[in-house]
Amino acid sequence: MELKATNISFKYPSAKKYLLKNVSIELDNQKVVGLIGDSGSGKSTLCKILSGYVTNYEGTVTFDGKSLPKTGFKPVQLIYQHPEKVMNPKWKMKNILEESWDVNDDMLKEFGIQKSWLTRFPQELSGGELQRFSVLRSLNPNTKFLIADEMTTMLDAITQVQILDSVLKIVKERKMGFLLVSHDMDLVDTICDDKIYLKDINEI
Ligand SMILES: Nc1ncnc2c1ncn2[C@@H]1O[C@H](COP(=O)(O)OP(=O)(O)OP(=O)(O)O)[C@@H](O)[C@H]1O
Repeated sequence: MELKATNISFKYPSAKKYLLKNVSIELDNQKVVGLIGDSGSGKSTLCKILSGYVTNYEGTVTFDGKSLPKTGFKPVQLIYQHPEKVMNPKWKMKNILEESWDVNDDMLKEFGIQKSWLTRFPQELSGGELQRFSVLRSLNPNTKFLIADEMTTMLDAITQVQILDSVLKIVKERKMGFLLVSHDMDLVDTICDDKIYLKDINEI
C-alpha cells in the first residue's frame, strides 16, 4: 500500500508566501522512512496533509490509489507533536482512547499506561503520559499507515526508546507504513530504511 503525494503546494491563509511548493513523495508500507528538515520548513504541515487533517492544498494525496476519506476513520493516522492540542479537555482519558478503539490491558502495559490515568482529564497528565495515550490511540487495528511527528520529544531518553520499540514492533507485525519526523539524526539513521529531506522553500 502506497501513500503518495504529488505536486503538493500549500500556503497558510494568514501567510504571504507558500510554505510548500510542488512537493512529491512516495511512501510504501515496507519501509520506515525518516522525514527531516530545518525547523519551520513545513514537516508538520506536510504530515497533516498526508494524514488528511489539512485539506486546502494544491496537488493530490492518495493512499492505496484512492483519495483519503473525508469523513470517518482515517487509515493514515498522525501522532501529533503536541498531543494536548488535539485532546478534548472535557473528556477523560478512557473516553479519549475508546473513541479510537477498545484497547486491552496488554497494550496499556506495553505503552506503560497506568490504569489510574484512565479516569483523569488530559490536563491532569504530564506531557509524556499524554503522549503514550496519543501513540496508543493512533494504533487502531484499522490503521494502515502511521506518521509520527516528533512523537518522542516529550519523553525522557529511556522512555523514548521503549515507546519507539513498541511502535516499531507493531508497525512490523501489522505491516504498516511508518513515517517518522525527527530532528534526531542518530535516531533516524538507526531505525529508518530511507530518509527524506524537506528543503526550506526559502533556500530554493
Ligand atoms: N496554523 C498555522 N497558521 C499559520 N502559519 C502556520 C500555522 N502552522 C504552522 N505555521 C507556520 O508554518 C511554518 C512551518 O511550520 P511546521 O510546523 O509545518 O514546520 P516544521 O518543519 O514541522 O517545524 P519544527 O521542526 O520546528 O517542528 C512555520 O513558519 C509556522 O510558523
